[in-house]
Amino acid sequence: MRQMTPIMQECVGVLMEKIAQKAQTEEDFDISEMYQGLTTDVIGQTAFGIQTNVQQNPKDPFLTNCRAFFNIQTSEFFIFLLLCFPEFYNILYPIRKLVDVIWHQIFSTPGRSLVEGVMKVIEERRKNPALRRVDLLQMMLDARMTKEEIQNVTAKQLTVGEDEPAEGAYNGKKESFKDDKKQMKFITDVEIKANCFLFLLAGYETTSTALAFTTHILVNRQDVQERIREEINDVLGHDGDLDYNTVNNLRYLDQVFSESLRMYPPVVTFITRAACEDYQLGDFKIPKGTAIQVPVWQLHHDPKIWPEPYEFKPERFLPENKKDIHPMAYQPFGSGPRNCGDIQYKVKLITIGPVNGVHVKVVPV
Ligand code: HEM
Repeated sequence: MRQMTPIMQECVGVLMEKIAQKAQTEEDFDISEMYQGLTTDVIGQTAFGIQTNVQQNPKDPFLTNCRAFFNIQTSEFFIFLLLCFPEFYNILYPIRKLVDVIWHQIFSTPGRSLVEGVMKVIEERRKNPALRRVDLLQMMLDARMTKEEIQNVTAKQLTVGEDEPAEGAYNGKKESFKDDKKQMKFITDVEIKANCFLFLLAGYETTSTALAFTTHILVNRQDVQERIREEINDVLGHDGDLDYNTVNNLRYLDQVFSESLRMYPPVVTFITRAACEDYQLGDFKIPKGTAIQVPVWQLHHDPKIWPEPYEFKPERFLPENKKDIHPMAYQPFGSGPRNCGDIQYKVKLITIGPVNGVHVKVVPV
């Protein structure tokens, strides 16, 4: 991910230029939309391998197709039904698939255009090694594992993050992973395509929302903004540049982001699991197979866990306080083996953005 920093920095550079232009002309603008442009460019360029230009060109075909593709999704309604009535999965899932297929046959060319676009890039890169680039798509194209390597992958290695898995918690998962992977030695084209869409779906709105809320906090907290600015100037004075490594020295900014993600977690309904066995949780019996949704907002605003939960207090994430936070009490990126992969990448992405952003002073109007 470190190698992809230049792509991200270039995209952030475009954003900064646009903000500077708007500031000069004193024109009103919606920062949230600008962040969406930023994250679409980053994901388009790193995951789809396409030279997008969404930030400069609001009619960029990648953006138009993405918007059209997401707008015509019929899935949300069915996902909602499936979450509420998992016992009807066997009936609801095929209906949802059928409706999706018919809907897309009638209305959708955007989805197809995106798929065709990514297939074209895959084909060209395979034919011409000179077109190799350091991005997520290339990593997927290159991904290969021998049977032996697959056998030795542990559930622990699949778990990104600092929280330790509970003892014995993933035994079932580990076995099924091994079984699944025995037949799969490399990522197939279908899986590459599916992953591209997953990155788009999972990355574009979440990251831009996190950036927008953090900006909202900074606008209202000039003192916080000033402290971040001082920290950045210190790091710039010492290290000369902000990159994947030096950004780690921005400790206060890191605390500000962590607190922003606590107060305004961008994902509040999609951390879901199914109980793999009967479980007694205090007075509650959770039967095997129960669908469970983690109440992220409630967890992040529970006064028993976070005193004065509606107050912005980045010091909650000072190292001496952070060590006492229960890993399950703070879940902006989920938890366990299906958490948001490579947290570092996301944190760097959202950090590098406003890091440059605080060169611009944002004030309330
Ligand atoms: C601030 C930004 C982001 C937040 C808050 C966030 C949050 C989350 C959450 C809560 C989950 C569900 C985890 C779970 O069930 O335990 C998730 C999953 C995921 N996220 Fe993110 N995400 C962010 C950015 C991104 C980006 C930039 C990408 C990729 C480009 C991404 C890719 C994924 C993927 C692929 C999954 C599914 C993982 C799996 O099911 O194994 N996310 N994310």
